[in-house]
Amino acid sequence: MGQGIRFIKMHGLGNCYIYLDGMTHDLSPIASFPELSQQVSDPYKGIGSDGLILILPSADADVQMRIFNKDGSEAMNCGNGLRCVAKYVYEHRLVDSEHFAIETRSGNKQAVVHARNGAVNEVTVDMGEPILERERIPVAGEKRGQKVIREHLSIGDKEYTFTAVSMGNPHALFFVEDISKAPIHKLGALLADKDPLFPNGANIGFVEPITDREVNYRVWECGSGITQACGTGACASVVASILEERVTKDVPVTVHLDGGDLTIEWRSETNHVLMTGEAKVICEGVYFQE
Ligand SMILES: N[C@@H](CCC[C@H](N)C(=O)O)C(=O)O
Repeated sequence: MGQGIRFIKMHGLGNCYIYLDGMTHDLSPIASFPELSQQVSDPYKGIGSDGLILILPSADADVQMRIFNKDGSEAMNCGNGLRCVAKYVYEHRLVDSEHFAIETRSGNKQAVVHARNGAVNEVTVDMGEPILERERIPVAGEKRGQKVIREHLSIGDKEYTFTAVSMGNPHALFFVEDISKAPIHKLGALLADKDPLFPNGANIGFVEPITDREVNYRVWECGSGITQACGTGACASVVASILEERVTKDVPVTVHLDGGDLTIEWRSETNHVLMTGEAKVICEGVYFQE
């Protein structure tokens, strides 16, 4: 048995990852993070998670986050991960302020922790501007530079419409009347990882608007399958709901996910999306890689 890898398991609304602290520990003996992500995510031979997140030093922010999905693919961004990274670095005094910047593959995000007696229960992250141009999301097809709103899609004898948004990572949002009847298994398995319509994959989300400030949202994530929650997806669900004129801009919108609620606001003044929600520690320990 080798030395073992120190880990902490955290979740945001049940979206759980294995976190490795590369700020105070040397991660260089780990040969492959994609492989490790697949291994630790396995609930039987590993620890059980939606993937692996590294907390690393950054050259141009206070800390850097790298995220690997369950299948080992490296993602561009992770909303629930950002809140958990923020909680970890603040509680371990790896940052010296309640406001700090976290580097991701999709740019730096500003985090604010809401702490009492040094303990963080909630975090707000400025997720930046949503990306709406077709080729930047990306979604295949013509009409470069245009938004992808209520686009038609035929699958077998069924017709669907979706709106696409990138929050640094790609999301396709399907509006439904009853979230409990959303075709999450069918469309998630078909579209998330291997459909040419989404050249970089897409997180396949379903949104049921309840009022002009409240939606239900479920997701099949690319690289991980159905998860209890997706922070970037919750942001994308609100942006898509505003684009489709189903909810109100410039006010906090409550997104109900399988694992709990997030508050999301898309502000006209800055064009930025703010996400507020919980971050929780589950356990910590040492993993022995086979
Ligand atoms: N659960 C995450 C998103 C994780 C990455 C996603 N599966 C992707 O590959 O884009 C979140 O909370 O945002």
